[in-house]
Amino acid sequence: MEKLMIRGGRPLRGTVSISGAKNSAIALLPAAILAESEVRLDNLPHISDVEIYKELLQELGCRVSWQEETLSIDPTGIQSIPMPNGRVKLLRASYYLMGALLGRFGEATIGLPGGCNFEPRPIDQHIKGFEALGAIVTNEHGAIRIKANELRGARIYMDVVSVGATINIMLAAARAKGSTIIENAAKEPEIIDVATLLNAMGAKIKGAGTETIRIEGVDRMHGCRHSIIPDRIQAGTYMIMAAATRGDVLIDNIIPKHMEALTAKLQEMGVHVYEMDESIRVVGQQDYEAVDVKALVYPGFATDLQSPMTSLLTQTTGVSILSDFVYSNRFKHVPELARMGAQIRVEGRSAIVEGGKLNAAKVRASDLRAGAALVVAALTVEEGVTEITGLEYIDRGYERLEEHLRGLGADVWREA
Ligand SMILES: CC(=O)N[C@H]1[C@@H](OP(=O)(O)OP(=O)(O)OC[C@H]2O[C@@H](n3ccc(=O)[nH]c3=O)[C@H](O)[C@@H]2O)O[C@H](CO)[C@@H](O)[C@@H]1O
Ligand SMILES: C=C(OP(=O)(O)O)C(=O)O
Repeated sequence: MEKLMIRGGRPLRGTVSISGAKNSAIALLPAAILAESEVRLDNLPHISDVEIYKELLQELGCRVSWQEETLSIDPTGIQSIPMPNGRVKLLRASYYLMGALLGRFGEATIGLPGGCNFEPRPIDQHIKGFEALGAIVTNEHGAIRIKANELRGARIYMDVVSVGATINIMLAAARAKGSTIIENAAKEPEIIDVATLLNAMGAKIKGAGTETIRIEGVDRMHGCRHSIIPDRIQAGTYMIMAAATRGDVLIDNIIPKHMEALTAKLQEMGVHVYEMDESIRVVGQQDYEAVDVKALVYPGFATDLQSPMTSLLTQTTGVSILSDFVYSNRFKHVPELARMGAQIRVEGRSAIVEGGKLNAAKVRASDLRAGAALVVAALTVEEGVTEITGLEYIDRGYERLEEHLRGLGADVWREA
């Protein structure tokens, strides 16, 4: 079992360049299925989720090739092959194959998605959307079968603001007959990125990034070239690491506007944060104020940064309350942080975090951001080596993590 070994206590210093966004990449790859010629995606992150998606597209008959950060997808040989089992279960975002195959072929059979299972993650809103577009959806032994004789545009009001359901409905509706209106849509930057790609492929989508998205279905879509937006969660994790280690780090190749909720919270704690056009400099301080954090849908504080933020809040001199209004039980990192000496109590959808020093321990990542939280915590520990297992989760979302951390002066290595 691979372990990440971290001897902490060193302030991170230097520059880190952020890759393309995981949550965009794994929606843009299946979106290419809707095109009838080659789609080229630039700035793609080298992470395991992208590798798995590449293999899924190959299983469906796409020709896929990597050249550094550019992935070319030629969907001319694609078929809607049923995928009830196998790699689809390794990924949360395999659910986008449902919308993309439905849009292209009018049918799809895809196993229920995997990914980070920090709590039950239903897909009822995705199914509600497909049904509204005229599809019949059935559950066949754990796989979702979706079939439509003809996809027709519809007005769909989302009961829950969902990133995945908003994107999935956009994918299916892009080639439906007539117009679709998604109300109460999610507004995350990744949704705008997907709409930008789809429009470059010939779709007619307006309003992405607002709560009302209008899609005029088109008959055919074509290839194009598109550059993926920077990963705001990866960027936020490095901002948090810089603050937690009292370091001085320039986080480069990002969109500072995407970081506003985190930037404001760090400043409230007493961290010095300087925004530039495409980068942010984070200068840590010795003393931090306790703060309360509420994870919400965008543009609120991202739930995906809630776990790493929990580790940072152990570095304050008071009691902070961190509540997650997106995932009420996303606290699997808390017992592991407790092994490192953290004083954290979970009450309902909140973690109550008391400031104090952490110590080295053997801990396990139970999901991607829980893993990021453990890395943040380990970097603050002044004596000894922290051993983190569960690296398959961390590798889902952080490109070249050890290399980046070593470049910033951290003492980090991987052991088999
Ligand atoms: C691949 C990807 O992009 N993953 C991100 C995406 O996940 P994902 O798209 O799966 O998350 P959603 O935005 O759909 O989930 C938001 C909330 O809605 C609920 N819900 C969702 C769908 C549904 O059909 N029914 C329902 O009740 C969920 O349980 C959750 O409480 O957005 C999350 C929220 O920002 C992030 O944590 C994930 O990193
Ligand atoms: C929960 C996450 O990812 P996924 O939805 O792909 O499991 C995440 O990126 O924090």
